[in-house]
Amino acid sequence: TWLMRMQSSQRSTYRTLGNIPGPSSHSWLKGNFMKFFDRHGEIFQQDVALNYGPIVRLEGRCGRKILYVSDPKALHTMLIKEENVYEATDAFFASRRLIFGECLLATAGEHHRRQRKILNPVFSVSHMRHMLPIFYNVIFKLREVVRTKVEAGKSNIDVLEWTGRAALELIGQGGLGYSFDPLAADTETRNEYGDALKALNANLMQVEIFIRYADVLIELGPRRFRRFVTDIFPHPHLQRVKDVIDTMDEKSRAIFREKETALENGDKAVLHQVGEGKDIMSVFIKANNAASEQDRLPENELIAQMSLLLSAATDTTSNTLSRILYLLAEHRELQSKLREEILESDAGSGNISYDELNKLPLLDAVCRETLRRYPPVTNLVRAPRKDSVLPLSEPICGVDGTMMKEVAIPKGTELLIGTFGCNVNKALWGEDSLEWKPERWLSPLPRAVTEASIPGVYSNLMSFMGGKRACIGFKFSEMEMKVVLSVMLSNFTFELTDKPIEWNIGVVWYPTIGRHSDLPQLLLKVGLYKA
Ligand code: HEM
Repeated sequence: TWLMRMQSSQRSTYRTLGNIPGPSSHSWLKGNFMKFFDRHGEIFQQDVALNYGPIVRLEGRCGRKILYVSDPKALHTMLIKEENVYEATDAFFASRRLIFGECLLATAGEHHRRQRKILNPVFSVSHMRHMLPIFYNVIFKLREVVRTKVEAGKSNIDVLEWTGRAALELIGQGGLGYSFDPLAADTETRNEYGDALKALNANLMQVEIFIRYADVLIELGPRRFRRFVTDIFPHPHLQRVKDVIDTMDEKSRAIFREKETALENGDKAVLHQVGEGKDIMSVFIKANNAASEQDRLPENELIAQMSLLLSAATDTTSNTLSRILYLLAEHRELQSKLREEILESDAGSGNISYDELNKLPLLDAVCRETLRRYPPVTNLVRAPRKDSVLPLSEPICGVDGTMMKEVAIPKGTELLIGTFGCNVNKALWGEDSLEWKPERWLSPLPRAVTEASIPGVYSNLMSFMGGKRACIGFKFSEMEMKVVLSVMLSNFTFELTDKPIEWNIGVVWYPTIGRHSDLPQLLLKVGLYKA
């Protein structure tokens, strides 16, 4: 009877999940959830986010239910109140361990807390203030690269290529104290390492099937056997991902050795290095050496954090910057207004403090609004470690007409964090929530937004997530966007070309020319700005 009672309670929980509204599925076997992960899944993701309410049922394989959650109260429960229950899935942890090593994205609980504790101070505002001049120096070089191209009569420029080079060089110099790219005006080199990181973003979505079972695959035989099987497996995307991981690991190890030697040789050697010892990795290695025995991280974890930082800091910010420049090319009047604000404050020449730069109202509004309307990361998954209940801000109406104030979630149910759904929720942001309107940030936000307890770490938005696993680099990213926009808009103008731009879903959204190209790229017509 005990078993029967348990089975009947499970059946009733699954009935509840089935009662949650969602888009229809034509195949019990395949379900409809892979549409969410499809490169061209924008319309499906919008449909899910907007048309079924704040919690939506998707169909997984063989009738498994997957929920998309954008209700602020439910998200608050998942990310803050019961953060230890709603963890990433085992498959996610295993895949990140395979890709980067024992980094922040691969650890949980106390282990994760210890890693964050050592890393947090180097992402603080006071550390950002130190790094501002390093950022300006890099972007001034970049300005000359772009100027040389434009003066040579090349007006259609791949903006993603140089926002990518900027992001890599900034996390290189500001993050690791290492220069990847001399950013010399006469070099046309695509950076091999930058290209590898971009390839990781696009190709990871194509190996989603392996990632879903990574926790099982990682247990199959000894490491050498798994490597052998991977080497001969005829899957081009898997091979590309493997090559990128190898490159990343090699490079991170080499940089780490260099850094460590410099630190062993004393502060003078470090001061002559790129980043002058203010970079994240130098501070991090020093903090780690000074930490108590039990808080100290082993060497392989430091190297894993380097690989993660390089990957987490590049496509995210560079693709967001490209999106901003694309939107400014569409909204030319706003581009002029923003340029005026920047020129008036002298932010383009670097004569500005971190705090003043941060406070420029239109610049800030453009960054926030772009992150709100176009969150660059929309595929985030959690699963409760035990049977749980998600409370909702407002009751929802089930498929059979019953009202639900909360939803029982069986252990292990896959939950997609509704970043986009929460950011464009009409009940919070108003009927125009889908419009890109930086002006909305120039007056107080709607009370519905400020009172909803949205758990996002940044500005009532879910774009950098919330809770203990929120993005550690959001201030770094914000500063990067503001420095790049200030320098570039005071020197150049941006217009659309006649090439159609398509935005694709990857681990981070990315642009291509047309629907079918595999090359992440954003062509804009760039001209010299003359006052
Ligand atoms: C527009 C830019 C960015 C966006 C939208 C973004 C977004 C995110 C999101 C959504 C997460 C949570 C991922 C998950 O739980 O699976 C995350 C985590 C993370 N981000 Fe960012 N990020 C950005 C820029 C950066 C930068 C510039 C850095 C480093 C300098 C960075 C470093 C990290 C790290 C290390 C984590 C893992 C944190 C942890 O698990 O404790 N990110 N980011």
